[in-house]
Amino acid sequence: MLIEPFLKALPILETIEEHNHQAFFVGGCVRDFLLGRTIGDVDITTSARPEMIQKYFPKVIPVGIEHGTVIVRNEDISYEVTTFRIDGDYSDKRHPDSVMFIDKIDKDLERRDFTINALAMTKDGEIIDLFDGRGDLNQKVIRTVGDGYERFKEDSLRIIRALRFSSQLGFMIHEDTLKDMKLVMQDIGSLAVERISNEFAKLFAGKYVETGISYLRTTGIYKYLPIFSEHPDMMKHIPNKITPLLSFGEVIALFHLLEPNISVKNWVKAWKCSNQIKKEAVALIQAYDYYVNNGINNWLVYSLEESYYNGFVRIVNVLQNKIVTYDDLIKVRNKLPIQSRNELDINGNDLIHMFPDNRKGPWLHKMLSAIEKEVVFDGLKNKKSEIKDWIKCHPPETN
Ligand SMILES: Nc1ccn([C@@H]2O[C@H](COP(=O)(O)OP(=O)(O)OP(=O)(O)O)[C@@H](O)[C@H]2O)c(=O)n1
Ligand SMILES: [Mg+2]
Repeated sequence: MLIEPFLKALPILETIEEHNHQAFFVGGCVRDFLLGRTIGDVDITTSARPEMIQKYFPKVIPVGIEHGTVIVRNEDISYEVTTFRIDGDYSDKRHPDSVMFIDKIDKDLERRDFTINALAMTKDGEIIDLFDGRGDLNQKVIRTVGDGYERFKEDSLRIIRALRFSSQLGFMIHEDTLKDMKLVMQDIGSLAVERISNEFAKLFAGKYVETGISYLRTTGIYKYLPIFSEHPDMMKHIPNKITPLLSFGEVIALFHLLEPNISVKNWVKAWKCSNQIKKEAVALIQAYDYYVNNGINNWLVYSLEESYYNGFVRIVNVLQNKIVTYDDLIKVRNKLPIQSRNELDINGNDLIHMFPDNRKGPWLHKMLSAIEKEVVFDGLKNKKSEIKDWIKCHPPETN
């Protein structure tokens, strides 16, 4: 009756039940199962207290034990197992000040953000749906559980989450929920930026990103986000036709290309991004600028890391009407005379031998770069003797 990945997680529910506690699959995994979408992480909710879970399973990581959450590792998969709870205030806007563990699932489902996320499932596949989440899944509606104002006051990240679910699922946001989002949206300013960027990245990666962006625009929520709060015009630049961007580096590259006055450095600082995201954004922007002037050629494909090809293609397709594909790039890459500088048939030592009177200095690097470019563009054969002949005609500027 159950399908993977629930089947793999079944022993966890069974073990908890053998100890006379209740346990259910809960949240996004149940929602995605009912929608026939790919199921991400399987989360579990239980009446057992975290200390008990630690006793029942050999590998437990106490990630948020004070909030009732531990991770149970089973066959190399991590499961978040959270004790039924109700939350106190969220004065730090990140975690509830206090949580109270409870024995029944009802109130635990009641504290959750949206009806479509307040669904649970037993080990026999029976769905527990106290707020007509299934009705909302059928009608494609995002609606808060109970009073929206309260739900958003408890955690204003839920406002961004509503946008991201509309973008991932293509759902409408219920008009009452939308009203409550607008009432609370100024609270977004006090959220931890990392939490916002996580949801914002998912918004841009959603299959129905245009729906999510349209809500972002019409509600004015963007005015409470880093960068947008100081540059609200930014929003006007986003093209009406936009396709999903799968990483935050792509999102930053897009915004910088739309509004070059805001540097990548600013974006990365304001959104607290990792160096990896920064590196990706910079590489994509360089490649895009080069592409606009030169089109796809050997040098573009050679200079861009292959892992960024898909991101590059997505950026080009959003900003230009031309369709460029990953295969277009790979075809060029496969015909390149060299794939990296290490493959050059000449190196720094060879150059020093050729010009023993030159001191080591920037000329070496310049020379190697020039040779690399000649070889990549196919004008020069990657053969030491031929490269040496070319150097004789293009001697280094001495320093
Ligand atoms: N601010 C939040 C975050 C989460 N939740 C609840 O916790 C569950 C798990 O949260 P999370 O994994 O962040 O979201 P999912 O709905 O599981 O979405 P995804 O598939 O992207 O993980 C949600 O379904 C929801 O019931 C909530 O009520 N309020
Ligand atoms: Mg989840």
